[in-house]
Amino acid sequence: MCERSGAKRAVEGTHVSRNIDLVYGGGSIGLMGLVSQAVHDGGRHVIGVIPKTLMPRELTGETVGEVKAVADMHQRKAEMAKHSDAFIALPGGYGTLEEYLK
Ligand SMILES: C/C(=C\CNc1ncnc2c1ncn2[C@@H]1O[C@H](COP(=O)(O)O)[C@@H](O)[C@H]1O)CO
Repeated sequence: MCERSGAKRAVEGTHVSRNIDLVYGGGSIGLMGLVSQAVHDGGRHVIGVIPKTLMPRELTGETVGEVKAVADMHQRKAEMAKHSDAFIALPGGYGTLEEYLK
């Protein structure tokens, strides 16, 4: 199973089957886009929190759910924490690691 279909199955098995909503980084590309689409398609509420500077790079086409544009990464993390009960990190690079450790 590839990383993308594995991540999609994982969120379907957690968020959708257990009625858990999603708060995420707001992008529509890569794993962020795949996961948010899968949770949204499964009928759960999706909130994406994205800094305005990242919007041109990480948002393409139609967005899913509620999009909250924030000023910077500090505000993104604070806003995500405000709306969340728990965090999971999917495979990524240094950006993912930095955000997870915060
Ligand atoms: C804002 C600009 C450059 C700075 N780029 C980023 N700054 C902070 N966070 C970023 C940037 N690009 C992507 N991200 C976030 O990191 C996560 C993914 O990183 P990974 O290394 O691929 O794991 C994800 O949350 C991104 O939103 C110039 O415009």
